[in-house]
Amino acid sequence: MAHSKARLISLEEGLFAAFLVLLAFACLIVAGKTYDQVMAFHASVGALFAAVGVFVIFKSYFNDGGIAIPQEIDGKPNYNLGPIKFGAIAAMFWGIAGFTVGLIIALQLAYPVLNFDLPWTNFGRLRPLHTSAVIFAFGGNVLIATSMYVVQRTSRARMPGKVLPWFVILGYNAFIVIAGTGYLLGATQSKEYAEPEWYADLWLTIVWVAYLFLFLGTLWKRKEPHIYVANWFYLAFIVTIAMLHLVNNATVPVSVFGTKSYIVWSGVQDAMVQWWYGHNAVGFFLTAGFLAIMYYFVPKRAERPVYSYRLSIVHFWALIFIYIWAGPHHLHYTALPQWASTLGATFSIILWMPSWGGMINGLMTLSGAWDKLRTDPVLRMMVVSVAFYGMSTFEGPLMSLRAVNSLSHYTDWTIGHVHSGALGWVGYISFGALYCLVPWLWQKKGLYSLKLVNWHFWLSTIGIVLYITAMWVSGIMQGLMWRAYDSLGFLEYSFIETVDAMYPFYVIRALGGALFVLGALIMAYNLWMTVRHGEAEQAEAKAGGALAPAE
Ligand code: HEM
Ligand code: HEM
Ligand SMILES: [Cu+2]
Repeated sequence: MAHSKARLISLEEGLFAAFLVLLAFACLIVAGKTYDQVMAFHASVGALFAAVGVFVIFKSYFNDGGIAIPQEIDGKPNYNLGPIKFGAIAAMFWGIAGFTVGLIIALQLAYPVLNFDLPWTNFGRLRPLHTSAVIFAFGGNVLIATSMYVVQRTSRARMPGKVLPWFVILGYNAFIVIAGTGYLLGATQSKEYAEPEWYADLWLTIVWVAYLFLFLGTLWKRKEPHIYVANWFYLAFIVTIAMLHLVNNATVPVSVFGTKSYIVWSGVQDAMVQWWYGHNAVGFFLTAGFLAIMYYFVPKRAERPVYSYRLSIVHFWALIFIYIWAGPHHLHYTALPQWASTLGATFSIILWMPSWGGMINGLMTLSGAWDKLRTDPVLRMMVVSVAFYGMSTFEGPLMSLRAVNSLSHYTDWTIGHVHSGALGWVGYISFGALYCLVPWLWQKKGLYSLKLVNWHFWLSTIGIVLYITAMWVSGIMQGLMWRAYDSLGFLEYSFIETVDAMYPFYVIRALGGALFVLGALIMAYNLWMTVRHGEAEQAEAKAGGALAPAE
């Protein structure tokens, strides 16, 4: 390629480098002037990351001799896979970290001595570390990596930009490092699933807008006239998360030199904004994004078109219009007006329909390919995932009824519901996608071992079943014990008796969690062996084209 004309540094490279230089200086100033140790630490990390970013931009410019990257090679799109590979590895890494912290807090609930009486290791700090690690670090990397892959493939176009895709994936992971270390050091704005403080939120906003541009830019460049349905789900995920993030994190920092900030909302409005956010984080992060994965990876793996493309479109519009109203089901029996709580419950019940429509669409995609479940544990994992999706979206509407919620709220039943969605649906569809993606990205014929996938499947399935059944029993028991009265109208049990009664179930849940972690470790080994020792595939031999567009 020596004959190609060398280029000057591009506008994109120049702007990113300039931005990062300014950021590095701003971080240094904050690090120098702050009175807050956590801020000093985070500003230093920020300065370091920004400086490394500038270095990498220039290094890669000089390395490629300033030659522009071709958009196509031999008439085929030259897909950009590097950032996706990074995302896949990061997902596996954060997944194991997040599941392990989940196991630790599960053990802490059974054996409080494991809090070690240290601020950094107590349940209060490790719990948000767990939820953010599994949802945002593991789930987020899976979503960003798969979306970059799917949008390129179904558009038959390379992602725009050279720095931009790396900025998105690395910037997102930098956010995770800041968020996670912040929790351990005690920086939190105390909003569930939105704990990071104002500066981390601000950084995420920048990264997220870049992500939106990257995604839209790829669609803009597409060679395929049709926009495949998975991209619609990804887009809804990206746009809605941006909106939720901005409104729920509208805080005013006490000082730019400190971590602390105050939210502009107050009282019940704050609660409503928080659960509008929390519920739709479930709806658009844990659901819409992973449905996009379902709509690409299940047909791909089963080698069948989507059962009904029309249903997928109905599914999409119904889901996004209905989800957004159901948040008040998190605030039954509070200061929230009853009409709002009724509205939330009503929309939750209606939500059952699009949810099951989507589940049926996913499952029926296997029509004529059901036999593959016997031979392909990866497909089996994805199908079980869709079944768990069906189960948790059946349970959710039930729990949203005030009468049921009066029993389930504040109890382990909620935790069981969360993890049937989280482990069963989000976990399994992510595992399935990663098992597909890794051989594709590193151009291998297949996985190192399907037998190990089978082991992963069975160990973690037993783990999930132990987890959620233990929580159902413990949750309903807990709820019933709290509301039990004796004949004189006194409470039958003291609070500590209910805690004591939950002990065996906490041990069972921890056992289930341990099996889930073990499965993930087997998966990491399998993927590593696939990358290192898997049989190479002739380049572009499979390179599946776009999936079947409209019927
Ligand atoms: C090894 C696997 C896991 C174990 C052992 C585990 C354990 C736990 C424990 C002990 C809690 C705290 C429960 C309480 O406060 O009573 C929790 C909360 C939570 N976990 Fe996990 N977890 C695991 C995996 C996951 C995954 C994969 C996700 C999401 C994709 C997830 C999402 C959550 C969420 C959202 C909460 C907060 C629930 C709420 O506040 O209602 N967990 N987990
Ligand atoms: C039709 C679908 C669904 C409905 C109507 C629904 C409804 C509910 C309800 C009523 C609660 C309990 C609120 C409370 O008492 O505090 C809840 C909690 C929760 N659900 Fe769902 N759910 C659905 C699907 C899902 C799925 C698929 C997931 C996970 C992937 C999920 C994750 C969660 C989480 C994380 C919480 C706990 C929030 C918290 O208090 O921290 N839900 N859901
Ligand atoms: Cu909800």
